[in-house]
Amino acid sequence: MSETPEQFGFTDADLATHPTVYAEGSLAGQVVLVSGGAGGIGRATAWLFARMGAHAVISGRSEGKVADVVKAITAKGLKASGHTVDVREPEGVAAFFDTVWAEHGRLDILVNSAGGQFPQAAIDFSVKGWNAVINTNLNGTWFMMQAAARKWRDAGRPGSIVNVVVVTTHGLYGVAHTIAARSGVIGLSKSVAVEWAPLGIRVNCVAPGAIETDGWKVYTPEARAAYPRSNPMMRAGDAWDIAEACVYLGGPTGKFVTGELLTVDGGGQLWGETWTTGKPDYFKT
Ligand SMILES: CCCCCCCCC/C=C/C(=O)SCCNC(=O)CCNC(=O)[C@H](O)C(C)(C)COP(=O)(O)OP(=O)(O)OC[C@H]1O[C@@H](n2cnc3c(N)ncnc32)[C@H](O)[C@@H]1OP(=O)(O)O
Ligand SMILES: NC(=O)C1=CN([C@@H]2O[C@H](COP(=O)(O)OP(=O)(O)OC[C@H]3O[C@@H](n4cnc5c(N)ncnc54)[C@H](OP(=O)(O)O)[C@@H]3O)[C@@H](O)[C@H]2O)C=CC1
Repeated sequence: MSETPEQFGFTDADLATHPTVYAEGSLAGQVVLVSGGAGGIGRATAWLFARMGAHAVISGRSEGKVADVVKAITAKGLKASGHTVDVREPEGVAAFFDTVWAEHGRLDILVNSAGGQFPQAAIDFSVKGWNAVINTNLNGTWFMMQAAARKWRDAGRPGSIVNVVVVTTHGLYGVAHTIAARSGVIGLSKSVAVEWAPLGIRVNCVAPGAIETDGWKVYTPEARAAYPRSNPMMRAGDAWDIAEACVYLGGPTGKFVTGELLTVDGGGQLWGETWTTGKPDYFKT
């Protein structure tokens, strides 16, 4: 893993060879869609699925970032393709699923890793800022989930959804908007896990703790420096930890798991605290 001011977490070269417990080629013939697939967690997840033999459909807002990942994966002889889709646009999302089904005739797994937020004291949130985070993380994830489920229902085929959220069981201070949005996604996932069971659709969530990715750039160096000490393992996790969790829940290993939330945070929900905006003097002893 490398860390420079420009790059946090894994490079594509790392992801091409990082060891995994999963069998390479074991998902041959399957199609997996990873939103945010050019970001840190989504990219690792797309690489892992591709190495397992699936075709990874990668989406994101930045055409260049998506194209770079697709190029790196396909250069290794693995299957991947890319699309530019803003998850906040329901018509664009629906059209995207039409395209995926037209191109592949199937979709097996959807991983929603598109998301993000900015650190700010909640009392200072603007309406626009609040809406940006809710639209991206709650509405966007929902548009993707619903579009996927409609296609599976219409095709009479089973499917599996994994939503990447955040740990909401205790405060993650300075990002209250995202806690609100992700709590919504977790509740929504549990509800539709039951509603969509008759359709053969499983729905699960993965809650990462501090995972070193480029997403960390939005936080100050001081806030970032504290993340590795926010859990009893006293270190950050990596995107591969989350990728393997997504594969476990999304793939055949998770075939009897639905409506579940898998927390991958080094025990951070039991010990430790995360201040994304710096710890106020009030709480320092
Ligand atoms: C417990 C376990 C331990 C866990 C320990 C975990 C520690 C880390 C916690 C989580 C880490 C991660 O998730 S890291 C990985 C996620 N990646 C990111 O978060 C990347 C950055 N975030 C984003 O890009 C977000 O998706 C988001 C901000 C919503 C993007 O939305 P948009 O594209 O619409 O963005 P913009 O147009 O730039 O901004 C829209 C408005 O949002 C507001 N806004 C945006 N940035 C702002 C900022 N820095 N400060 C104030 N306000 C801001 C403004 O009102 C903007 O409008 P104007 O005023 O008109 O400009
Ligand atoms: N890293 C961490 O410590 C943690 C991360 N998470 C969550 O995990 C998920 C993945 O994070 P991570 O990989 O670290 O972050 P990144 O910022 O590296 O990746 C997030 C990706 O989401 C995409 N994205 C954001 N908004 C939209 C949108 N409206 N439409 C489509 N794509 C969008 C971005 O693509 P583009 O740049 O092209 O817009 C980006 O590539 C996020 O939801 C994040 O909040 C949760 C807890 C901790």
